[in-house]
Amino acid sequence: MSSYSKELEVAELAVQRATLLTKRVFHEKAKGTLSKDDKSPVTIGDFGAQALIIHAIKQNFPDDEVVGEEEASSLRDEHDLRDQIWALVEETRLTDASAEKTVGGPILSVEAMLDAIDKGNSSGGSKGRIWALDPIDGTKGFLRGGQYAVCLALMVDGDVKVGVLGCPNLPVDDSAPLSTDVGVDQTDSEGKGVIFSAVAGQGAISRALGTGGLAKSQPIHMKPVEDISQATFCESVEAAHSSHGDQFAIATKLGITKQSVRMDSQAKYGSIARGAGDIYLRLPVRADYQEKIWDHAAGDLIVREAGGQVTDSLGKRLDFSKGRTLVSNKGVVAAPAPVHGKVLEVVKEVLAKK
Ligand SMILES: Nc1ncnc2c1ncn2[C@@H]1O[C@H](COP(=O)(O)OS(=O)(=O)O)[C@@H](OP(=O)(O)O)[C@H]1O
Ligand SMILES: [Mg+2]
Ligand SMILES: [Mg+2]
Ligand SMILES: [Mg+2]
Repeated sequence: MSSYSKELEVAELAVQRATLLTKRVFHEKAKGTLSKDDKSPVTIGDFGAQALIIHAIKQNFPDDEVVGEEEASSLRDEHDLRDQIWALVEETRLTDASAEKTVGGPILSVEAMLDAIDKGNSSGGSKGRIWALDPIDGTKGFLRGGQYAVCLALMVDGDVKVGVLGCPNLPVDDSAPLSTDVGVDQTDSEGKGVIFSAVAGQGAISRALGTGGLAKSQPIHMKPVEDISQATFCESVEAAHSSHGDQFAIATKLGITKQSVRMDSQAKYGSIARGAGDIYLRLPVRADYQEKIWDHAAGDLIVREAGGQVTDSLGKRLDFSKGRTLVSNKGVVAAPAPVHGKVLEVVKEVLAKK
């Protein structure tokens, strides 16, 4: 029986180093932003973080595959952008030498950096060891100075075994209240930043982000919900990513009068897993959008290991074994296990009325 301790250590340190890279970009006004074919933004931070994480995975587990969000084709003839990414990648080291060695040390050339980015091209699936990587989740949040997360998960035969989220703009303190004001009290400052992680069957933990080697961790748990009407629910900032209207109707039907907490990225999964919020609702806006596995794999495991349940709006567990997307998934309903059934019942009632 494997305990995945090596995988967890490599993943946490790789996420730590990549998160530190993104923080350098976060402080800059111009973030080297490109628009992708689907019109969504990508920055030099996304590319740099993907390069560093895939480098760390391949140095430690050369046969593992990676499903990464980004690819390098647009950079091969954009020399200016490529050079900006290279400068970032070269500068970002963990301050602890042995931790830096664990993540494979520096990338040795620009070509090696571009190749690393392109190794995120696995088609995913139900066989073998495959990592799901979102180098910056919530890129729009990253650009507006709000929440974002560096997300990495290991799947074995389609099942998530290890999940890590680097959230540089969340408080270290698991009991700190969530801000309901997007952008306020969320931006990067000294003393902020947390890493959440989980291994299947071993619970979930959090620790301060730090700068070189892993800080002391503590277990995290979802908060017991005695009265659902008092629950705090989290949702996306972008109305195009989930249905604020359906989510409002569901919350209202549950008796919740408190305003939702809107935050970008898988910081939502991390926040409910540590009991800073209670419920995460992500109801689809468009029937034709397929959720990406890298947007959910780490958060799904962390919430379940903290005592939560995660399904879609039909009550099905998220299925990471179908390829790069969740194929037939219908949104996300994440809540503490004892109240998940009640929440799902109301989700179904509200959606049936549409
Ligand atoms: N139409 C649509 N529906 C659902 N989801 C979509 C959609 N378009 C994009 N995305 C993905 O949403 C990712 C960010 O999700 P968030 O929960 O952070 O959304 S939000 O930014 O707070 O609104 C975002 O991840 P990143 O690209 O890594 O930022 C996208 O993968
Ligand atoms: Mg994106
Ligand atoms: Mg994402
Ligand atoms: Mg992303």
